[in-house]
Formats: sequence, structure tokens, C-alpha cells
Amino acid sequence: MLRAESLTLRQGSQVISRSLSLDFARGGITALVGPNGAGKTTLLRALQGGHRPSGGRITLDGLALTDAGRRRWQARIGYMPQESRASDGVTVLEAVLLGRAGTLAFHLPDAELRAAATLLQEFGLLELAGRSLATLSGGQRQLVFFAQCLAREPEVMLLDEPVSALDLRHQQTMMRALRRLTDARQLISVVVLHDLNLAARYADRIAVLAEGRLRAIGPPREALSAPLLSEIYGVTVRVLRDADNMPLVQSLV
Ligand SMILES: Nc1ncnc2c1ncn2[C@@H]1O[C@H](COP(=O)(O)OP(=O)(O)OP(=O)(O)O)[C@@H](O)[C@H]1O
Repeated sequence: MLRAESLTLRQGSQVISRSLSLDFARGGITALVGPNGAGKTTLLRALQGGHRPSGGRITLDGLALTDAGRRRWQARIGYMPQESRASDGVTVLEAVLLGRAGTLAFHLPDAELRAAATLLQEFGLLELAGRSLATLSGGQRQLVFFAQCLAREPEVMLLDEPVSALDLRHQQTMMRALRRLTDARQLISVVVLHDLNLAARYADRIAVLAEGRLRAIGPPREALSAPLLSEIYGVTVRVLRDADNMPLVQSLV
């Protein structure tokens, strides 16, 4: 269990969140949604250990995140920021292998290469293996960084808008892979999404954040209510049901 307890999060002198508490269980995908500037990235970075809360605590299986334990904490986490950076000279294969940097020594075992190739194959990147990241499209780069995250074999996946540059098919590819691995490896997965319908389709729970406050958390059918969404986004929102009785969010002009 990943747990945030009474967090205070600041950016400079601005308080982003106060008394923010939420839990993330193994085997579950939580979608973090909410308007621009709501504090989603700040929360994700706090969970990853890259942003130090000014109050409260974060624990993983009861073990608290501390300055001294930060590196060990981060070794358990696959984190994909909104914009992943890598030096342009790095190839696609090297980028995925960099996900294994904590494990590899000077020798690269065949099994590691095969595992990286399997990941590249899964995301349709195998023929790009030797290309430098600088020559890829934004969506292709996003897939590479997702594969790099998976290569780490983390216990926790923290993904910040991982599908923002992906076409419809690749959005499904990534979210399906996340679902499958979350189930198979009992990962704790937290994913920031702006597409509420994608969130409803793949997440077990949706956490709605606005102005740093948790306004709703629960299964998609409960968390995505038209009055709440209309209020926090400032547009008229209608929530319909699809054939599987899942919420279908429409914004009206
Ligand atoms: N480095 C920074 N310095 C100062 N303020 C910051 C910094 N990063 C973020 N903020 C502010 O903190 C607040 C929360 O930002 P955050 O990036 O966490 O929001 P978000 O919900 O992820 O937004 P988006 O959906 O636009 O990515 C915003 O008001 C933002 O302007």
C-alpha cells in the first residue's frame, strides 16, 4: 500500500495542497484527474520522492519516505514525467536498457537484451531500436519512455499524462499494457489523465483533484458526477452511460 497522509505541498511560497490524504492499493490503477494547475503533478512528484512535502508523510508498505531512504524508494518506482528527457544521442534500445541501469554492471547479459527487445516489440518499436531518440515523433518517444519504466520492473508506476501524444490505437496499447501488468505483477499504478473517458475505461478508481483538494475518489461511476465536473472545469458537463454502463463524459458548448 502506498499512502499519503496529511500532505502539505508547496511550490515556492504557494501552498498547493493542505491535509491531502489518499491511499493506493496493490493491483489497482488510480487515475488522477482534474483541471490544469490542480496539483496533480506536484502530488505525483511527491509520491516519487522528487518533491519534498512540507508536512505529512508518505509510506510504502508502512515504510516512510525519508531523505536518507530516497534512492532506495525511487528504485522501487517507475516514474514517467510529462516530458521525459534523454540526451538526443541515445538510441531507442539504449533508452530502454537505461531503465535497467540499477541492475546492470559492465556486462550486458543476453537475457537483458531479449527482455528489452520483447518490450520494444510489444509497443511496435523494434524497427526503431537503433534510431536516436532525437529522430522520433513525440508519441514514439512517449512509448519508449513507457517501455523504459516497465524495464525497471517497478512495484509502483507513476505516470504523468503518458498518453498525451498518442493516437487512439497507441492509447489503448499503453493503457491495456498498464492494466495487464498491474494485475499480473500486483503493481500500484497511479496515472494522471485529462481524458476522463479513458480514465473511466481503464482505472479502478478515479481521484478528482481541484485546487489541491481531493474532491472525489472512488469507482468511475461514483467519482465522475456531472455537477462536480461542471463546477471544477467551469463548463457544462453531461455524464452519459456507454453500453457497459460506464460513464461517458461530454462537455457541452
Ligand atoms: N516549479 C514551479 N514553481 C512555482 N510554481 C509551480 C511550479 N510547478 C508548478 N507550480 C504551480 O503549482 C500549481 C500546481 O501545478 P501542477 O503542475 O502540480 O498542476 P497539474 O494539476 O499537474 O496541472 P496540469 O494539468 O496543467 O499539468 C500550479 O498553480 C502551478 O502554477
